[in-house]
Amino acid sequence: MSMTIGLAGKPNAGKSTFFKAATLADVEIANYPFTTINANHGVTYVQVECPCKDKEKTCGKCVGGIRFVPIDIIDVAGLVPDACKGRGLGNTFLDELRQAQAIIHVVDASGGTDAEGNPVGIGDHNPLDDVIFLNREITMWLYGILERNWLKLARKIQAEGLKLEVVITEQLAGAGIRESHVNAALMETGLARVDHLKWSEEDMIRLCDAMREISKPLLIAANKADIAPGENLNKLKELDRIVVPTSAAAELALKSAAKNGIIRYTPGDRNFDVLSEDLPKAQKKGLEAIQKVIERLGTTGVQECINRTVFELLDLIVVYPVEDEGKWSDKNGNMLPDAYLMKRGSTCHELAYQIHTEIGDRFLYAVDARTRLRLGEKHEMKNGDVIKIVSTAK
Ligand SMILES: Nc1nc2c(ncn2[C@@H]2O[C@H](COP(=O)(O)OP(=O)(O)OP(=O)(O)O)[C@@H](O)[C@H]2O)c(=O)[nH]1
Repeated sequence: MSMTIGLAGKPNAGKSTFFKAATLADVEIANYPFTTINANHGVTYVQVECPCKDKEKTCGKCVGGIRFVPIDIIDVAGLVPDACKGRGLGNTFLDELRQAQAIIHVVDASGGTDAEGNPVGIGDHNPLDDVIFLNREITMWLYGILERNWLKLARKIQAEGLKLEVVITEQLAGAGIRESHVNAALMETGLARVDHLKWSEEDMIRLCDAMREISKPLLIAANKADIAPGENLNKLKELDRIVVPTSAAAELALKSAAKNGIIRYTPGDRNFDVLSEDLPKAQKKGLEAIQKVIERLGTTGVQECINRTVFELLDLIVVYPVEDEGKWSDKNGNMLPDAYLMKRGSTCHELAYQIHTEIGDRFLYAVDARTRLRLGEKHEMKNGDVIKIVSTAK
């Protein structure tokens, strides 16, 4: 499954810094597919414990037992108020957003920038306003699409006996909304039980809000946490969603230093080792300041945002298809050659289809490479499973 995270946020919240930090590859993981596709499209990695830890031999694809699984990340163009009405960069923003399965909202938790990103005094702006604003913009974008032709569509559903959820899904397909999202939103809002011809504008906005929440789950990076007043961080943490304090600037500095061989640092670590002895004073001081920040925050938070988006928000698991269940390798002896991200609850048969349509069509059974047990097509895989698929495909 190809996975795309969209990074959203107002100007000056630190979105570009977060994006650069997330996509800057350290030399140690440079054998991975390269990271920057273009200015705002890149590859970042979720980190998992590599299954080769359970074998005598290391796979050569992980770094110290940590496997980096690539995912796409888009730095969604700057958002301005009323983007959904097509002002400023709004249309590009929404256009890019439709490609994302989840959103990391980079919020300036320091409160040092106003709604449009202009600098103000630290703590002068309430970051909760930015959270409400972004959600509202996305909801109103969906509403704008749904409301177009609605009267005509609503009558057509009635006259031709069409299914409500099918018509709504068709109308919103371009925004990445699927029928399951529509159905869930209809149930959640109670609108499934209300005649759609009687829906008010407010009902439709409520429906769009529910569809947004279901189809584009969102995590908050409470950025600039290094300088943010504690009160702001607390306010954000009280929200009913995942909030991770981050310092994108610290992560970028650490990753750059690691890339230049100055420090040894694995993203997400709680500390780093300085490798070079005679650093210029300013650099030494800078690194000491960063050390203090991560001591206070735990980590810089950037890697945590990515991992939690994938494993908590989207509830994905990682599975490793192999052809040799003894060596955990492909035909050429490459150990654990691939790592697939799949929805929790996915079956062996679905994995077969992910590998190749023909392997899916000609699936016979699977083998759990750890236990050597045979698994049927309906068997639901677990995170970290190493699976051999047996099929009659050539
Ligand atoms: N203190 C602190 N400053 C940060 C952090 N992240 C970013 N900044 C600073 O915030 C400013 C804005 O960062 P950008 O990454 O350019 O912000 P942006 O959201 O991409 O803004 P646009 O490119 O205008 O959309 C820069 O001066 C960064 O150095 C952080 O974690 N802590």
